[in-house]
Amino acid sequence: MSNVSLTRHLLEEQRAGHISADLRLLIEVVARACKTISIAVGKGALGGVLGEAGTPGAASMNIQGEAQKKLDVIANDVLLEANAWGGHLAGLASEEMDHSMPIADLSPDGYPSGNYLLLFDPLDGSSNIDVNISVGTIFSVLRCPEGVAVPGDEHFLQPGTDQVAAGYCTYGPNTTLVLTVGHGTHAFTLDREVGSFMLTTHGMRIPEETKEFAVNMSNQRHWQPPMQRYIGDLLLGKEGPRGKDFNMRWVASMVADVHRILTRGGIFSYPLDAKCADKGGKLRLMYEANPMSLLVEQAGGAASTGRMRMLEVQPSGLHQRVPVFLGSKLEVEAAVRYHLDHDAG
Ligand SMILES: O=P(O)(O)OC[C@H]1O[C@](O)(COP(=O)(O)O)[C@@H](O)[C@@H]1O
Ligand SMILES: [Mg+2]
Ligand SMILES: [Mg+2]
Repeated sequence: MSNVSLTRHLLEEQRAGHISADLRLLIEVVARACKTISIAVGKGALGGVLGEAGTPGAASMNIQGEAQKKLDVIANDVLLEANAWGGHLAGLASEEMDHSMPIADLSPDGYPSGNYLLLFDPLDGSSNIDVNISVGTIFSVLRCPEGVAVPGDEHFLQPGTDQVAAGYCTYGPNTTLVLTVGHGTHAFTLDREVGSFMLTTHGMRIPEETKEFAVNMSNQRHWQPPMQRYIGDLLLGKEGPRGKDFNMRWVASMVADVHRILTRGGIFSYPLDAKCADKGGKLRLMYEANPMSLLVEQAGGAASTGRMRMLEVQPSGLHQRVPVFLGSKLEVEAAVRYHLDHDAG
C-alpha cells in the first residue's frame, strides 16, 4: 500500500510546476467536502438522508426540471459551505443551482476572491441513492478570465480543453477520489480510520480495446440510426461485423460506470435519443461530460459526442446537455465512425 496521501501528491504536483498553491488548496477543499458527503451517504436511512427533498406531494425541483433528492441538496450545501471562505475561488456553479454564484455572494464576510471557477455535480446517480448503489460527486476547475472579479455564467463557458483540474469521488463499497491536473489520472482511496485519501493507483490506463459496453438499453427504440447500427453490431457478437462477443454493464451512476471503465476498460455512452433530442442529450457538458472526458483522455482513452472531441465543444450554456461516448480509445473511434459514415450518407 502506498503511503502517499492526497496532500503529499498535490504538494509534489505543485513542486513540479503543474499546479499553483491556490489550486492545491482548492482541490483539498473539494476533497474534504467529499469526505463529508461520503459520511452522509454512508449513514443512509439512519441519517435520514434518503428520499426526496421538499415536502410530500411537493418535491423540490432543480433547473433541469428534475425532482431533487435530499442528498442532492445536502451534497450541494456541503460543497457551498466548504468553499464559502473563498481565497482560491472566484465563483462556482452546480447542477443544482440555476445560475453560477460569485464567491462574493457566497461569502459576504469579505473573503478575497481567487482565480478559479469550480463546477460540480454534487451528487451523481441520484436514482441510486435510495437503493444503496454507488453514487458520486463530479467536479471541474477552470481559470477565471483575467480582470473578471465577479464572474457571471458567461465566464464559465470555456471548452473542456481549458480545464486545469477535474475529478470525481465515488461513494461505494469504498470512497475513491480520481483526479487529474493534466498530468495523468490518479486514484486515491479514503482510509476511513485515518480520514485521509491515500494514493492507490498512480497513472490509471484504459486498455485501448474492449469487449464491454455501457448504455441504457431501454432507450434503444428512441436512438438515432447510427447508434441503432452500432449497438446492433455489438449485439451480433462473434458472428457479426465486429467479430467478438460483447458484455454489457449499466449502473446508471455515471461515476460508477466511468470508474469501471478507468479500471478495466469499456465504452460508456449516453447518445442522443428521441426523448432528449430537443435538449441536446441527457448528460451535462460542463460538470459531467467535460471532467470525465479529461480524466479519460489523461488515462489514454477517448471522449466524443459521436461527432467531435468532447473537450473541444464550445459551451453555450451552463447546463448544456450533450451526447456522450467515452472510454477505450479504439472502441470510441469505432462508435464515432458509425456516426460519421451515417452523416456522409
Ligand atoms: O436513468 P438513466 O436514463 O439510465 O440515466 C442514468 C444517468 O443519469 C445520471 O444519473 C445523471 O446524473 P444525476 O443523477 O446527477 O442527475 C448519470 O449519472 C447516469 O449515467
Ligand atoms: Mg450527474
Ligand atoms: Mg447530480
